[in-house]
Amino acid sequence: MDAFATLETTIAARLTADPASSYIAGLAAKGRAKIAQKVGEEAVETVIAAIADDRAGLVGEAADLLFHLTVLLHHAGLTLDDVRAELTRREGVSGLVEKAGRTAG
Ligand SMILES: N=c1c2ncn([C@@H]3O[C@H](COP(=O)(O)OP(=O)(O)OP(=O)(O)O)[C@@H](O)[C@H]3O)c2ncn1[C@@H]1O[C@H](COP(=O)(O)O)[C@@H](O)[C@H]1O
Repeated sequence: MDAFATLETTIAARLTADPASSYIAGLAAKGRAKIAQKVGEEAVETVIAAIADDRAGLVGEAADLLFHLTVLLHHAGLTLDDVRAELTRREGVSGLVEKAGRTAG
């Protein structure tokens, strides 16, 4: 199982766990707005690391961002598969646009 799959299994199990038992459970108990706020904070920290050309910092902040974003998706009843499906749909759309461009040209 890759790290994202393992993380999603953990998140699903912890969302409804005792808030005192884990970071995810504690965050989930604070509600969707608090999770969304954490996503915003981690996004800003990611941007700062990128602009500072701090490669190690960028990896760390990106991990924090993706972690909190995945918690937010699950709290909303969604998973990374929903995001994957949307990205795949867009690939299909841009493939069709490319094909139409070739046909027209
Ligand atoms: N990947 C992560 C992960 N990334 C970041 N974090 C936590 O996210 C928090 C972000 O740090 P901040 O300083 O911004 O936040 P804070 O001061 O702790 O919290 P706030 O008061 O700001 O809300 C830290 O407490 C980190 O420990 C994570 N916590 C958990 N995981 C994964 O989730 C699993 C389950 O964790 P628990 O829910 O704690 O069992 C772990 O084994 C990990 O695999």
